[in-house]
Amino acid sequence: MPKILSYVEPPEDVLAFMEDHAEVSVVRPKKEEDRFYEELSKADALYGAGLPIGEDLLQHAPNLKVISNVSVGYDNLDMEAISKRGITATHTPAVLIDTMADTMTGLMIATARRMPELNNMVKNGGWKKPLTSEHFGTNVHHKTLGIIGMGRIGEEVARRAALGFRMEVMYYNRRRKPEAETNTGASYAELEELLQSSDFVMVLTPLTNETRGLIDAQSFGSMQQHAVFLNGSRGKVVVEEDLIQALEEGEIAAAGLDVFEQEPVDPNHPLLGMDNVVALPHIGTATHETRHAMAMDAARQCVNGVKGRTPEHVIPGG
Ligand SMILES: NC(=O)C1=CN([C@@H]2O[C@H](COP(=O)(O)OP(=O)(O)OC[C@H]3O[C@@H](n4cnc5c(N)ncnc54)[C@H](OP(=O)(O)O)[C@@H]3O)[C@@H](O)[C@H]2O)C=CC1
Ligand SMILES: O=CC(=O)O
Repeated sequence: MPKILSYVEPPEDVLAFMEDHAEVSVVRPKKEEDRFYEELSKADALYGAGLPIGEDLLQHAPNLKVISNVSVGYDNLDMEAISKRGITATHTPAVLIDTMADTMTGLMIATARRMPELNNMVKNGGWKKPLTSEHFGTNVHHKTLGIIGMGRIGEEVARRAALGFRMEVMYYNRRRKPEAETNTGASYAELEELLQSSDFVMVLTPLTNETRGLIDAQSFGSMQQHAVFLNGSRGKVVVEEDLIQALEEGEIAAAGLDVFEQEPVDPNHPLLGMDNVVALPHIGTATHETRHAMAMDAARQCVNGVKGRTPEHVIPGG
């Protein structure tokens, strides 16, 4: 039987599915480091999410054939080291698109309408009279949304924004995507034009060497003072210090963040002390249905990989 090493706790039925096809050990590297490396030395496949995997780890895994990431993002994988060793890496791009698009649409509305802040006010006994303009938010409908990274998720956000909220949607990618324009009515813009024209700026690129620090002081300087900034990609796509400064100096109005440079974010982080920042704990895909679908999708690919079949979602270069 092939051996699968899982460094996360899979749902019971997903574990049972993998066990029908392989010997599976579930070992948390932080909790049981020695056992993890012992199992890794025998593993044909590695299953989980978020563990940084590069040459340091791979040199302990002489039999490894498959790395199955239970996420769409794969910035935890050193793809050069992985492909040099002829290992197949897979991810779960197809099953999470709608859930992530829902999260980002919700985050946009919650930030614009100050919902978490006002929820806290009500629960803390601060609602003593009808609200005045100091607590008002800003409209989402009919505004302009600029999406940086119009991929699978970006396109679904664009559809919700255009059809649901009748927003004008602009997008920036390295390459123009005519089918997305047809599907959603979005229009292509260069990055600078998008930053200058959008009421809401949403980042949905992957984290790569090219996108690391893509949104910096200059980007915030280009945005409008009433602009709301939203990040669902990875924290490191944004220079967090520059975001803090832009919020402190009123260069932009507010931010909604599902991702941070360091996760979990430090409770004393300056962004968390700001009323105009909505902070989520990386919950883009965190529904029961979608997390289960991701776990099963990754398990199927893992099993296909160890059985010598081509998995459905091989990461480019993997
Ligand atoms: N917060 C959360 O819980 C979640 C976060 N994510 C994040 O969202 C990301 C996007 O996912 P998904 O939509 O499936 O990915 P896709 O690959 O479908 O889309 C990514 C888009 O980003 C664009 N892009 C890539 N590099 C650049 C660049 N340098 N400048 C501008 N645009 C760029 C690509 O277009 P082009 O190649 O033409 O530039 C592409 O259209 C994931 O990689 C992950 O980091 C995903 C799921 C959940
Ligand atoms: O961040 C989550 C992912 O699937 O990527």
